[in-house]
Amino acid sequence: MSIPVVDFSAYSLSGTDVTDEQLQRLAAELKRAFVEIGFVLLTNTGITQEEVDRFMDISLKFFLQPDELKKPFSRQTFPNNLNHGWVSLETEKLNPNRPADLKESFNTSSFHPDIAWPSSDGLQDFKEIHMSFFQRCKELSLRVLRVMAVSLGLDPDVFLSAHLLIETDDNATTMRSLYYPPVKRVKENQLRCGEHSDYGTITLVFQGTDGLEVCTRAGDYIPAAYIPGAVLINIADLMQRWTADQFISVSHRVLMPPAGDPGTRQSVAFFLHPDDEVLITCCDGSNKYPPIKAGDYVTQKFNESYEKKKA
Ligand SMILES: O=C(O)CCC(=O)C(=O)O
Ligand SMILES: [Fe+2]
Repeated sequence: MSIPVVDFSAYSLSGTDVTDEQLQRLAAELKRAFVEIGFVLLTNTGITQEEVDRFMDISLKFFLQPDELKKPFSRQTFPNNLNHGWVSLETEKLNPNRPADLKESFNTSSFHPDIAWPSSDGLQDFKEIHMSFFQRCKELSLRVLRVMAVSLGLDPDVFLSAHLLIETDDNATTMRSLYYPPVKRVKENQLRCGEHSDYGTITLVFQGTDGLEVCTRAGDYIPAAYIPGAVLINIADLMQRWTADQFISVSHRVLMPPAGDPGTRQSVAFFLHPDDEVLITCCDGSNKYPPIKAGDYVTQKFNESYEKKKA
């Protein structure tokens, strides 16, 4: 079993109008992938490998600085958006039953004027590159939401209309740049990224190298191959609830290389979330899950993955 590859050129960000027939074909292909495995690899989306490389290059410059220079940009520093900012190594625990993940990250969740952005030597373009890559990911995500609604025979705007406040502090959508450093020492059972499912509607993932593994319905982890220029898209928890389990939000992880391995890894995850106040109710009327406010669900999940460190 492998992750299906779907050619998105008919609805690419750089394309012109999509025909109804093309939309229906894409809808059928995405539906099959999201029902069977919860992940798909999209090619020809309009987001180019050059754009991804430009983003990863400036991110790496930020991560390779000493911690002292990164601290002023830490997550929980900005009162208007507590999720925005830098997360240091071994802080987040995506699988609460393991030691904290051996990774650091930078969350872009807010464009509020009070946010301070890195701007020192070499990082002058950090804000602009982050803002423009965020926009590209947002545009692609919204197209995918439309195709998903069509695939379920719903109003094409049903999911889109719950994502009107992206970029504001009333919507949890976050673009996360990830850096996995060379592995020096490893704690027992520690991973680069522990087993977890994502929390929002869908996630876009751009890998810089192989490494991500995805759990199939049969319970085996299979590699999500790195295909330059392709975008990996997965269903997240709120979309599984919304679709009453038609689309599945599955566990994924990044394993730990052996201690002493000098290899590093970079990736970018764009976590799309509905507006905080949106009530997620099963779209088939089944009531399989009780309605939940999108913002409440994500707050509960953050509390689990950023549990207070013991003194
Ligand atoms: O590094 C990756 O490829 C994926 C990371 C991930 O799954 C996440 O941060 O939710
Ligand atoms: Fe994830």
